[in-house]
Amino acid sequence: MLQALGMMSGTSLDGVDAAMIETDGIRIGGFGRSAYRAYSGNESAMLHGALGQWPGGPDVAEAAGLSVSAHAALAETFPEAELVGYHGQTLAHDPHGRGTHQAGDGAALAQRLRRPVVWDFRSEDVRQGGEGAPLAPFFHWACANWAMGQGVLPAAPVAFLNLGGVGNLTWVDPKAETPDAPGACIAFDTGPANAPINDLVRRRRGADRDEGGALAAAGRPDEEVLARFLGHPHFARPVPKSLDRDAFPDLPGDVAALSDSDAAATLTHAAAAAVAAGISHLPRAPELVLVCGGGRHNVAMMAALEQRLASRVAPVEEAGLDGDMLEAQAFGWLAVRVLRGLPTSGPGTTGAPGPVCGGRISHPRT
Ligand SMILES: Nc1ncnc2c1ncn2[C@@H]1O[C@H](COP(=O)(O)OP(=O)(O)OP(=O)(O)O)[C@@H](O)[C@H]1O
Ligand SMILES: CC(=O)N[C@H]1[C@@H]2OC[C@@H](O2)[C@@H](O)[C@@H]1O[C@H](C)C(=O)O
Repeated sequence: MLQALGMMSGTSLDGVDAAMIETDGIRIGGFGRSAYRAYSGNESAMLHGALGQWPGGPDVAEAAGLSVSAHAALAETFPEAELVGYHGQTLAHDPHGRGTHQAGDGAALAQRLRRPVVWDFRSEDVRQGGEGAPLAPFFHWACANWAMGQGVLPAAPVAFLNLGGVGNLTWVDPKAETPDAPGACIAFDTGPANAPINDLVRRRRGADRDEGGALAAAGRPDEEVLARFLGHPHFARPVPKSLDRDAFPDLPGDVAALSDSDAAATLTHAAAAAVAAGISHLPRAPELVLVCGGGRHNVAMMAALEQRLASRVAPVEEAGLDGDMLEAQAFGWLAVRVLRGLPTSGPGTTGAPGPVCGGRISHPRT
């Protein structure tokens, strides 16, 4: 087993999560320390300004430099890490067009940290015809398998729902021998989750987020807007499928005429309705949906999910896991898989034609 540090800064652009995990890239030996470094207002605004840009774009070098220094500062507080998994900052994602773009040079990070860094996790999957996302699903298999071993989850299929800026869901059979076994994992991006809510409260109230979902809880979702939202072609597509952060550009305009609280309620219900629409494509609805990511702190979001899903909904802590650090842990676990040459995605999770061994390994130069 290796002591790996996984680091993730997602589509919410709020900061970097870092978490230690002990693993052989298959089983989880144990979870370790974790830490968070928030982006300052200026840093977050800089990253927002670079969204949608491809390598060579006007703000990309600055965004990449910021990503490397923020991750290096955080990783330096984990001297126990033998290996680092570095996701980088997604600026653009168009897997069947221009590709996928995570800003940040893992080789530069390896040099700064004097430790091996695994990075560029998504390109190879896209090169082989996959969606390049989501990549946490194989780790969800490991988590379900771990929780089953701890006796906190039954040996039955379960779903993991990550509610970050964008949402993604994995249906997983914890009894499968490996995550890439046929039928072990089925995954997809559900739709927008927190990103449009954050953008709304930033625009209208100058706040970072709808704290606890209080604003949404005071409003009523607009069913007409929701019906139009669900008419987006993403919801008719079969799974697996992935999304760019700004794949729903009409949504802000669609809620523009609503009051602050009704707009927040509508966007919150849109996130939940998107999950329900995605689940309808699964061969079998999960009995239990375990929620991780920042969205599970939003009470109105959790209530909307309970209302719209037939499954029981619970925070992932019910299975003994840390919902704020799951994605960071995923990239530590995936880094060890890359090192061992094990697949990181496959037909059920990204739609790639076969198992894909993604990721690049950079060693510090001597
Ligand atoms: N207490 C809270 N109340 C309401 N919303 C919250 C709360 N805590 C976190 N969030 C929401 O969760 C978001 C952060 O979630 P998370 O860290 O899972 O996203 P991410 O990793 O950036 O995104 P992704 O998973 O799409 O890559 C915040 O931007 C906010 O919208
Ligand atoms: C291209 C990209 O960075 N996608 C992110 C984003 O944020 C959530 C969702 O969209 C998911 O597809 C993915 O992140 C997680 C970590 C994943 O790959 O599993």
